[in-house]
Amino acid sequence: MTAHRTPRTTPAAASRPAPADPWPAPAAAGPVRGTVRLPGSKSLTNRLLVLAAVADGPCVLHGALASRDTALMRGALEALGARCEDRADGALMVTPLPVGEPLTGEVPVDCGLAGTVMRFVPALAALRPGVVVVDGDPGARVRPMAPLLAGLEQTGTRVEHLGEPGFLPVRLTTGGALGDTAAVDASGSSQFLSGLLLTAARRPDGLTVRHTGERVPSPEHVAMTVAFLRGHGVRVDEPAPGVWRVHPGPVPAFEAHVEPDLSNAGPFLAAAAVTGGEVSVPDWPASTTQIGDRWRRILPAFGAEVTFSPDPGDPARGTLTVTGGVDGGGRPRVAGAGEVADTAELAPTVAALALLAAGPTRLSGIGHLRGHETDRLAALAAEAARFGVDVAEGPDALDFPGTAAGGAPSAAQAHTYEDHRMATFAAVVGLCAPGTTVRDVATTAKTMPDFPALWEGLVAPSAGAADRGEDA
Ligand SMILES: O=C(O)C1=C[C@@H](OP(=O)(O)O)[C@@H](O)[C@H](O)C1
Ligand SMILES: C=C(OP(=O)(O)O)C(=O)O
Repeated sequence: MTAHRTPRTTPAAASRPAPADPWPAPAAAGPVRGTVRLPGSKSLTNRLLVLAAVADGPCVLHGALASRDTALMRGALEALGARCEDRADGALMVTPLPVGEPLTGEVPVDCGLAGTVMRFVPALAALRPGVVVVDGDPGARVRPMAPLLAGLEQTGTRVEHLGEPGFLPVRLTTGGALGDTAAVDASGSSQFLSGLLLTAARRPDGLTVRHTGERVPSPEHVAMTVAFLRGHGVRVDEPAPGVWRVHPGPVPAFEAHVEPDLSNAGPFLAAAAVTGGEVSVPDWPASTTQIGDRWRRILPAFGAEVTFSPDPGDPARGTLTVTGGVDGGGRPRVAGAGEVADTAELAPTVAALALLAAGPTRLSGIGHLRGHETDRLAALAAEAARFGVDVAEGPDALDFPGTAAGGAPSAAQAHTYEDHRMATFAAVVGLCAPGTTVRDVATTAKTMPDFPALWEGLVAPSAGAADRGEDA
């Protein structure tokens, strides 16, 4: 069977001109200053879509992200019998699929390169007796799946490996009784746990999931899943560390507002940090389950100042502002951060900061990023070398020498490996390496189709407008 490919644009993004390829990454002419309003969170949007598909009535999502990953999730849900409609007011309405009713024919699900689709949809598919074939981009066929597939097999799904065992593509057949216990090793991805837990309330007996391996990476994302389920009326217990019990029951229909994507806020906030500028992101939740809230702690380690001003009318959110550090002469100064551990999907942006920092930085606890959109440790080390900086790659860490010892990055044509976060990594470095170009910046459509325009609008407002043929 051949890998299929969905378009990388959403309908809205398709109406905008494609970015140049290679894309000239704007260099900072001075301190970057401005406010950027970010689209909705990928992790929250795709969780909401999945939960809506098993709710007991139509659900409404406000501020949902429209990107390749969410389009793929919508496609998967529709293939399984849900309906997703864009309302005239911009909200997204999801009509749930008929849990328990048999599917007709063999249903194809295209995951693209979306971890949330490849790891969340299979357990959802098990709720309709039938046959589902799950595949994705060539890059998805090397992302780990085995523990999730094992968990599905333990709970009543027959798994046929159509390619290399433990990877996509797979044919899943469900029809018999659905089991209520799974033991999985989630040390390769937190998404194995989230995928099993998200729709477990609709299994006749719920589901108990036990993690059998070492550390779960990105534990914030499991906590997000658990808090999210509880917030939507699903009972989840944690009887012991590494064990979750989802009780059976209905998922009440809901109307939800999606928070902005705080992980994708990273590159914009980093732009302030590396240029001695000041960047604000409005609608920042005062309290959130998103890992991107960690920018509040990470950026100060690089010498930036972070402030949060609650909205006077709504203390549940506010504006986060990052002010970059400067030296005695007013020039940008990024401090080496020492060790920064377990940054998960934030790591590529942290790597850009580390490449531009004066002193050394070690990114540790990121071994599982080898199974992300690309092997991010290898990609970051290779791209740092292209920028002229020697970064030491260990099994689960990267060591950045700092510009004082290893030199400042110089212009390069950056490769992006179909990885949105490698593209934004290169854009941040490009601010300080004039002449940098980025191959396939359009890969940012995975989670932020507007990235090139948002970036140009913030860091080079008039140049961006000129490139787009607008009046500056
Ligand atoms: O559940 C989620 O929404 C995610 C979990 C994390 O996956 P890993 O645990 O595989 O890192 C994260 O990196 C990914 O971007 C999104
Ligand atoms: C790892 C990521 O994505 P995915 O959801 O595809 O795993 C990411 O966005 O950094």
